[in-house]
Amino acid sequence: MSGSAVNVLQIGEGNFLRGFADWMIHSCRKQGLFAGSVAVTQPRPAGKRKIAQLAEQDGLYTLVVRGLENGERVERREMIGVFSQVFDPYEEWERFLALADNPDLRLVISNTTEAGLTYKAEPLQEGEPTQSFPGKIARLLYRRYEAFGGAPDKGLVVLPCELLERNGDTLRDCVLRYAADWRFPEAFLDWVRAHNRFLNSLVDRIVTGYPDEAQAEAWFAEWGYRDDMLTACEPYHLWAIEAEPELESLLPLRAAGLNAHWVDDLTPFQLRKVRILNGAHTLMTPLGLLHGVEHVRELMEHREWSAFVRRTVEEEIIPSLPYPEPDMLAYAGEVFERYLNPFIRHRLHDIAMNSLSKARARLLPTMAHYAGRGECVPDGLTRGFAGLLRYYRAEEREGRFVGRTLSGESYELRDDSALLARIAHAWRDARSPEAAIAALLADASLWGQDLSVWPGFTERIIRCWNATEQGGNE
Ligand SMILES: NC(=O)c1ccc[n+]([C@@H]2O[C@H](COP(=O)([O-])OP(=O)(O)OC[C@H]3O[C@@H](n4cnc5c(N)ncnc54)[C@H](O)[C@@H]3O)[C@@H](O)[C@H]2O)c1
Ligand SMILES: O=P(O)(O)OC[C@@H](O)[C@@H](O)[C@H](O)[C@H](O)CO
Repeated sequence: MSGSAVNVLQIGEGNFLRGFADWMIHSCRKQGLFAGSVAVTQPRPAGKRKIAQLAEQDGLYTLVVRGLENGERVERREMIGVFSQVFDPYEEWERFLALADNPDLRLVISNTTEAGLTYKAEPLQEGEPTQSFPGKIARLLYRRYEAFGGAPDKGLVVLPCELLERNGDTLRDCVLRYAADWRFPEAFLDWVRAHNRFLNSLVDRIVTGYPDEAQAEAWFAEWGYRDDMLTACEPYHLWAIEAEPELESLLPLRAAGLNAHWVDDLTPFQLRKVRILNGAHTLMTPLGLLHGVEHVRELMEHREWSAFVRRTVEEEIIPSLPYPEPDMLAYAGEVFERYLNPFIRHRLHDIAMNSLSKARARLLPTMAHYAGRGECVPDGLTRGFAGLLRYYRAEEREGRFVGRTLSGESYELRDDSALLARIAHAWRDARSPEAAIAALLADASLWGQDLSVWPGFTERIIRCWNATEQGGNE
């Protein structure tokens, strides 16, 4: 483990943080720009296995950065050694809270997916771990407030990486809500608001995690060691943080030559990335999987699918954005190149996880842009959404939800089980596919709104559905 003093707490043991934020801290350290180290814990009991594996490896892991950089092929292997403490907060709760007593602690970073950055009421139990991620931050901050008597200079800078709009504001609101539920003193809430920062930020890097077995084995043979925490990612990276550039003194990202931006307004970075890059992923994934395509690159090399994705982005998603079209087209061009990166294999199966909430955040706002003006949702988005509904047509089997591709192969859906159950029941109870589709589109608990009121949408979705079932286009 790193011997440096802890000044960063990381909530999240996942691939993304290891391929992004930890790599950035490593890059700063390598250049002598950052002293200190990271204490890492998992946000939910399920992360226990990876935390144990990381601890077993002394907090070290290999990152392989592969792809094209300025047209040149690069493949860089780095041993990342930023962790000085790796532990399970459910087993060592007091150790977790005690991090708050460390005066050098300055920064908290997190990635717990959109599902983790939410408020779910839970009781405060002294001596027992809090389950939720924001609840853990509330307790950590309360301990710090008490340890330092509410000193203004002991507040923390919290930098969540979850892909939610205004992630910092969301986290602060959840923390304050837990603090109020648990009747922490009003002075503490004032201290949280006045002396702690919850920064909104937008992250961008395709981190594909552990590579396929054949590639991993080839590397292990070449390197002469194995690494179960091996992570692969693309060279491209961008971190836009809504804060003043003076925070470089805390995290010298730009000084280290990283593609980081301290910005006044995050919205343009957020919208273009989530609507174009993530939106196109969510659009292509169900259709690709239903047709037996496994990877993003494979799909983008396919004549018909590639044309479908490009056309939908260029002619439907980009015109809905309030930014100059040439800038957005240039960004989309970069995104397509990243999708085609010949050196990483981005599994559609991985992107498919939680596609219901992803569609809500990444695709529906574009569709709603058209519907809100009384126009039909354009063809590409409609076809993609019909594909999503078809992909989620599942049967419940012993608590699992199983769907079938167009060629009849089965797959398991990974999403919120209550929502999956609603969908499975709608299919079971409906008299016909048309009735099931109409019921699902009208179900606001799935989409946050009733989509059946959009002009002509239900009929057009049914047409696309039938065309998909017959293996053709609408
Ligand atoms: N992988 C990428 O290319 C990439 C790029 C940009 C952003 N992201 C963000 O990362 C997330 C996926 O993370 P990853 O790629 O590291 O995957 P991962 O599966 O390796 O890690 C997911 C992390 O989230 C935690 N988590 C999952 N569900 C949770 C829940 N319900 N409550 C609390 N914690 C939970 C896990 O314990 C783990 O720490 C995405 O949702 C997105 O927000 C990923
Ligand atoms: O990471 P997810 O599962 O939320 O979304 C899947 C991809 O869209 C995503 O990982 C992108 O590759 C990433 O957001 C690029 O920065």
